[in-house]
Amino acid sequence: MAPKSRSKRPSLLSKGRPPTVKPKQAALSAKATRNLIRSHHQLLKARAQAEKAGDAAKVSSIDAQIQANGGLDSYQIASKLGQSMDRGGDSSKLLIDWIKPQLDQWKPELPKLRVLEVGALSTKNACSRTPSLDVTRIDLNSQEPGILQQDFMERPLPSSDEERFNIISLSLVLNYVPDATGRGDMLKRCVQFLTSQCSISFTPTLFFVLPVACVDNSRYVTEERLLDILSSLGFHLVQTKRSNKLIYQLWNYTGESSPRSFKKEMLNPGAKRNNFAIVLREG
Ligand SMILES: C[S@@+](CC[C@H](N)C(=O)[O-])C[C@H]1O[C@@H](n2cnc3c(N)ncnc32)[C@H](O)[C@@H]1O
Repeated sequence: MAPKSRSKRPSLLSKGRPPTVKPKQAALSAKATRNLIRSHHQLLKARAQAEKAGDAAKVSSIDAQIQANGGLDSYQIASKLGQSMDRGGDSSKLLIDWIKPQLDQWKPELPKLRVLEVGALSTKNACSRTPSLDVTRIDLNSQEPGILQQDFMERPLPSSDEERFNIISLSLVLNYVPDATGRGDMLKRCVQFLTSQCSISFTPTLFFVLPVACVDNSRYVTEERLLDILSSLGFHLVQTKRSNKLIYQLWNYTGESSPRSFKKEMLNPGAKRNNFAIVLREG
């Protein structure tokens, strides 16, 4: 018996898109990625609070939850995916665009500029592909041989300019730090790792990237507050850019600091706002 011929009636548009178009899969993955990142951040915050309260049982139960979610490894994979899917890709491209006019002074016979990339997930980003830059990459959990497994907060303080850097990159790292004082300490620590000693005319530079929600929707941080905090440490804002999700900033370290403390202070009350905060301790 001859096989029944299938009717090839075109399906109605009202029945949905043809199966070759699969936006649903991608959208789901993007959502799952965001959820994983969010949940990792929330668990880290809860862990920091439990540790502060001396609640060892809660700390180990949160550690178990973090591991059950795949730990820092899964978070890092999600971060990489999240960037390629909907976060505008490699943020270091923008850093290179911003400093290109200065880098153009560099010639191959000159020593390279030293970059410290904190929270490095790749050895192949725009920074690493720039011939004038010598990049030291560190991360709490190294994903590749060219990334040193190291906590920036425990990296030994430099004893000479040879151990300092012309550029420090903190791309999506400050928001990873689970407590407000830790964030302030991280910014203060950057100052100690910067140097103006350079083979070309170049002002020590800090590049950082934060989710926009950290400055637009926080009860305790605004762009103005960020400016006040970094200015007090001796930084001067030279570039800023926003995408839908991220804020990118380039700061020059002028050394003209006016040290002061910043507490966790309610600046933007609102039930739907977040608690991202930066506390700066004097001294
Ligand atoms: C969201 S990922 C960002 C990675 C990359 N910089 C980017 O923009 O795509 C944050 C990374 O910062 C790392 N990190 C957080 N605190 C750190 C610290 N104190 N020292 C070194 N790495 C840190 C985490 O391990 C994580 O891999």
